[in-house]
Amino acid sequence: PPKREVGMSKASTSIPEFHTALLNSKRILALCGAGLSAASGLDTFRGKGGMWRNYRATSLATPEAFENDPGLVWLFYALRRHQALNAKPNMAHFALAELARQKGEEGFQCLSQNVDGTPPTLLSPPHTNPLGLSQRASHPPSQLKLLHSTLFNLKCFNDSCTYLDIDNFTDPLCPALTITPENIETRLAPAAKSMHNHLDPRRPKAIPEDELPHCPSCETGLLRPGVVWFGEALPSETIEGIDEWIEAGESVDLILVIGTTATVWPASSYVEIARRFGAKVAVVNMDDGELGSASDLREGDFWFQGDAAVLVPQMLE
Ligand SMILES: CC(C)NC(=O)[C@H](Cc1c[nH]c2ccccc12)NC(=O)[C@H](CCCC/N=C(/NCCC(=O)O)S[C@H]1O[C@H](COP(=O)(O)OP(=O)(O)OC[C@H]2O[C@@H](n3cnc4c(N)ncnc43)[C@H](O)[C@@H]2O)[C@@H](O)[C@H]1O)NC(=O)OCc1ccccc1
Ligand SMILES: [Zn+2]
Repeated sequence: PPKREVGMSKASTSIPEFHTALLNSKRILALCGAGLSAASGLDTFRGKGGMWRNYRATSLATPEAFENDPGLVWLFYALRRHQALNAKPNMAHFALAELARQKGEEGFQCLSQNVDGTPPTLLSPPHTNPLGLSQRASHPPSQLKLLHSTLFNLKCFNDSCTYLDIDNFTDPLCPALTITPENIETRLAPAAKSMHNHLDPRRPKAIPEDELPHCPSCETGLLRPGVVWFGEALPSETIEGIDEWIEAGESVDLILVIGTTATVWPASSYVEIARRFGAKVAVVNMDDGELGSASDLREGDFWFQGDAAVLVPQMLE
């Protein structure tokens, strides 16, 4: 069977060989990125047309950016909430949910970097509660670790205030955050494009603060998206849960690295951690450009180039 030169590695590209490895794997991890939801119509970050291309997101996804222009940051996240709420799960999400059910809590954990709640689950229509993509098909929540939390949690920007609003799917959150082409074209795009001076306090604010959602608890603080911004710690209970699962089993047999450039830390460190616990690495990605911590593939590893929504179901069937 064909061997693929990936970073001096001898990774297999054979699905039948992967099926054998999957059958022999008792403990499996998946590390997922934006590419998993690309087929659901959600922009990736760095890919073609990726968010990072239009909006220097690493400078929108920071407490400093929110401090400086909360309206601009809120427009960016309101747009992504709107898109995620209107997105449909794809076949890769269903396949991962099925693997989770088959392997059970001890056998499979999905580590998602996506804040739109992917991998999805399927709730039988006409279920109207638009839970995140991941929660829409009984993907056992105990087997889903949202490393960077979710767009659908809101919290208070006041450090001293512990207000937290879980699973808030209201869209729009307030009139000023109504996602319309005009609102994006007139307020978000221009400001986000000229990011070179976005921290310049003289630059006009995208939205007056009194039009933004405020904290119902302390009443002074602005509400902010409950996602993990750059420079912020990942949710400790989530990280502890993953480390306990990894240590509890002495070994990890396989890690699926799906649709990610694996360049954001500490999320990307799980590839190396899984390797240390004996795991084979199976990478699924549309292109072999930037594979970050998953780029040094070796004998026994797997590389599948293409759309996750097509390849993951084939790999897990
Ligand atoms: C840029 C990077 C180098 N910087 C970091 O990693 C930083 C700094 C840092 C920390 N440690 C380090 C060590 C070394 C270097 C840097 C650091 N990390 C942090 O700041 C972290 C927090 C990082 C989390 C940031 N938040 C996100 N998201 C939420 C917000 C939001 O989303 O707005 S990160 C965000 O970007 C990342 C994007 O990556 P991907 O999902 O992989 O998306 P991308 O577009 O890049 O790639 C898509 C891939 O899919 C492929 N694809 C496309 N279509 C398809 C398709 N159809 N099928 C298959 N594949 C496909 C493409 O080819 C491509 O390969 C994800 O993690 C995503 O969640 N916090 C922290 O360290 O805090 C400290 C601390 C510790 C304790 C106490 C206090 C503080
Ligand atoms: Zn508050």
